[in-house]
Amino acid sequence: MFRTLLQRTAIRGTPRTSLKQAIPIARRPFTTGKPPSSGSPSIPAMLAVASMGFAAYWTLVKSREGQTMPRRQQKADPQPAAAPSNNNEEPPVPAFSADKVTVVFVLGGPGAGKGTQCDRLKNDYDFVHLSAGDLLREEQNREGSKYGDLIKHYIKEGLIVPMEVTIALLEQAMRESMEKDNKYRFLVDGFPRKMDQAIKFEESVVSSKLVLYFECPEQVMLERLLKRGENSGRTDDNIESIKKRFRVFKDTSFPVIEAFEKENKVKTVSCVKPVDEVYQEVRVIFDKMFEQ
Ligand SMILES: Nc1ncnc2c1ncn2[C@@H]1O[C@H](COP(=O)(O)OP(=O)(O)OP(=O)(O)O)[C@@H](O)[C@H]1O
Ligand SMILES: O=c1ccn([C@@H]2O[C@H](COP(=O)(O)O)[C@@H](O)[C@H]2O)c(=O)[nH]1
Repeated sequence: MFRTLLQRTAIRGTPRTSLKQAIPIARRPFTTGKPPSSGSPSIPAMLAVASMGFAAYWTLVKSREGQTMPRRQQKADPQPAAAPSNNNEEPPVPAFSADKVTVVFVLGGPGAGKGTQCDRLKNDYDFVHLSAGDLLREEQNREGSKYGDLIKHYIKEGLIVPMEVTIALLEQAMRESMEKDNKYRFLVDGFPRKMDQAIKFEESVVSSKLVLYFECPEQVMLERLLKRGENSGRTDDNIESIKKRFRVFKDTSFPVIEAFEKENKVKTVSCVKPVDEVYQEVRVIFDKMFEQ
């Protein structure tokens, strides 16, 4: 089941050309497939290479300008979509309709208090709480999982697991809640943590309605995580892993929040105060946006 979903998720969505172009060009190793010639290249050859280089650079610059989430027309039906018809030219069709399926991304640094706030919100506003980290840990511990070792390594190192795995787990969990429990509102906690995840999820699963960002100074998060680490049993609640997670948050995850900000989707709440006080602020936002 998981593998099927994984394959489907992997093929369903293909990022919009401009963003897709940026990544391969930036990462593609420069190789001609031939050993370098020892003689001097001809002037026409040099001009051709220079113009190709400029074209690639221009495409890259253009595709990164004001990088925001791609917008897609939504399907009317919230139920699992029909088999995707992707031929790399057509934009992918999201699995669920944003008219019927509500996704709130809950973001913030490690230990900011995302899970704590989600625990309260899910009851008061009838949301399903899906923690990407919890889903990955579950998959890591699932007997027979072919991703167990990979996930274990990424979590310990504070790195971001390849998006196909996480998106497949999220989509599967959402589908189960819809089919079994008739639940269509989701707090997606700790995801997306990287631009590629954000783009792929919005294109191939569903577009998010709101991004709740819990702002918290590193020192406060550090104290919370070390305290939690006294009995959490998590392999990443130790000082070495925490430092790596902070770096990944700053370098890779925070730009995702900035990209969503450009779409005016982000509501920021400081997470420094006691849990109840933080929750009061979150409630103001949810009362305005979602019926209880
Ligand atoms: N406002 C708060 N004041 C004090 N302690 C808090 C507050 N919010 C959460 N905590 C505590 O901080 C720790 C981290 O909280 P939580 O697990 O909710 O963070 P998180 O953002 O989900 O972390 P992670 O991203 O690592 O999963 C927990 O032990 C929690 O009890
Ligand atoms: O989208 C995601 C979410 C999480 N991870 C990995 O899991 C750990 C722990 O996540 P928490 O949200 O703190 O529970 C995180 O450091 C990543 O290694 C991920 O790869 N992708």
